[in-house]
Amino acid sequence: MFLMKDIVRDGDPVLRQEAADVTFPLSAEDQQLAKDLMEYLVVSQDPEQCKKYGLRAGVGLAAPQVGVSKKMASVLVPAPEEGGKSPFTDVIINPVIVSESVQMGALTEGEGCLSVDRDVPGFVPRHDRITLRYYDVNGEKHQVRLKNYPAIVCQHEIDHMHRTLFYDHINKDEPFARDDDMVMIE
Ligand SMILES: Cc1nc(NNC(=O)[C@H](CC2CCCC2)CN(O)CO)c(F)c(N2CCN3CCOC[C@@H]3C2)n1
Ligand code: NI
Repeated sequence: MFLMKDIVRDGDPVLRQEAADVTFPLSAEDQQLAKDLMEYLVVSQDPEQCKKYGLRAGVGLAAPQVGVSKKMASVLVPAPEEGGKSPFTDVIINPVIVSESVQMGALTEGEGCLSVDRDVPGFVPRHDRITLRYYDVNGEKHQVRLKNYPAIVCQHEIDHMHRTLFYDHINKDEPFARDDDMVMIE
């Protein structure tokens, strides 16, 4: 199981590397990595377990953040309300954004990152809607249309595979600048 000590922090070159494609069928090592990446999210989203293991809660975790420069990330977007269905939960492998809306969206709270131990205030403009193509751990190909929160999370994770961190997108001069048709996501 990953703990905070396993999470690579900003400044480590692995976070600024282009990650490698994952090959199928998954090696035993990659299968374990996928399990561990998802387990981190599940544990961190349980308040009791999160506290017990001293984790920072997460809704996504990319392989480069645990020092593995591969195109794999777990995403666990919580159900909007108790007992509801998660809008998107999977381990995305070799993800490609095949199309993206002109309209931008951003989390009203800004973003953070388990690999960045500081607050970086500001809106992180991303595409509000994307069509995402990826493979799951079984090598099955998926093509999904995501919007708002799940779309934001996936873009944050895919950034980690392409040497990008969330604050790279924040407007330096005006961190809270927003164009009038940007969707603000709670
Ligand atoms: C938005 C949010 N970001 C949390 N952390 N940051 C992360 O997930 C980073 C990735 C996210 C940052 C913005 C987009 C993607 C991790 N990253 O660096 C991976 O690359 C949260 F923890 C969180 N939630 C809300 C839902 N809650 C359900 C119950 O459990 C607690 C949980 C807390 N929402
Ligand atoms: Ni991150």
